[in-house]
Amino acid sequence: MTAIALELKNLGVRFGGFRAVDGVSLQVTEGELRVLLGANGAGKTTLMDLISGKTRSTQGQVLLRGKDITNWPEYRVARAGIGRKFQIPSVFRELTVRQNLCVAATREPSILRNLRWGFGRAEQSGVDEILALVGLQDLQHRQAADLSHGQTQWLELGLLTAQKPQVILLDEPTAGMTQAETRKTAQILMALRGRQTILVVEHDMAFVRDIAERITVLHLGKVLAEGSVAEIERDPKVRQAYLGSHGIAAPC
Ligand SMILES: Nc1ncnc2c1ncn2[C@@H]1O[C@H](COP(=O)(O)OP(=O)(O)OP(=O)(O)O)[C@@H](O)[C@H]1O
Repeated sequence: MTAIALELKNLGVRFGGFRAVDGVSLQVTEGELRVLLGANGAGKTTLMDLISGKTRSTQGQVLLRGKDITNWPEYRVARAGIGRKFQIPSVFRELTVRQNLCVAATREPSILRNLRWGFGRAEQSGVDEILALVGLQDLQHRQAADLSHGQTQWLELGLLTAQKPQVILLDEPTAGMTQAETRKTAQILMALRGRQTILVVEHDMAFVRDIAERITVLHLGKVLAEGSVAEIERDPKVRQAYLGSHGIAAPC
C-alpha cells in the first residue's frame, strides 16, 4: 500500500461568519503530484496557508506522514518538512545559481563559512543532480540576479528540492511565464514526480493536463470533485462551477 505523505481531515477556517475553507479532507500519497484547482475565491491559497501554518485553522487536522502538525507555527511546519514556494523569489541574488543550491543543501548554518571553506562532496553531487533536474547546468555560475523570471522560478524549485522537504506546496508556479517556460516547468515537475510529493495550485489547464495525475477541485471552500484530468474535465458539477470564471475548456 502506498504511504500517505499529507493528509487533511475535515480542515477548515472561518473568518468571522465566513467559511473560506470548509471541511476539506484529502490524502496525498508519497511521490504524488496533486493539482488543486478552483475558481477565484474557492479557497486554494487559504488551504495552502492552513497547511503551511500561515493561517490557523478553526477545525480539522493536518497530518504529515501521520504526525499531527495542525496549527503549528510556520517555522515549525517548515522544519517538520513542508516546503512552500511563493511567487516572490527568495534566492540570494548576489550568489551564483550553484552557490544558492549549495547553501540550500547544506546543514551547516554559517553561509559565510560555507562560501569561504567550500561545501562537502555529498552536497556537491546532490547539487549536480538538482542542477540537471531543473535544467540550470549551463547557468550554474551565473549570478542569480541575472536570471530571467522563468530561470529564477526553476532555481527556487531547485532550492526547495535541495532542502529535501517531505511535501512541497506550489502556488501558481507558472504565473508570469511564457509558453516555453511553462512547458519547461511542466517537464521539471514531471521529473520530480515519484521522488517528491507536491501539491500545486494552478489555473493554466494546458499545464494541468501535462502534469496532473489526480486533481482536487475546490469550490466555495469545499472539495467539489476529485479524479483524473479526464474525469474532472467531463464532470458536469465542475463545468458548472467554472462557468463564468476561468472556464474549464475541453482538450482540443
Ligand atoms: N484573512 C481573511 N479574512 C477574510 N476573508 C478572507 C481572508 N483570506 C481569504 N479570505 C476570503 O476567503 C476566500 C478564499 O480566498 P482564497 O484566496 O483562498 O481563494 P483562492 O481560491 O486562492 O482564489 P484565487 O485563485 O483568486 O487566488 C475569498 O472569498 C477571500 O476573500
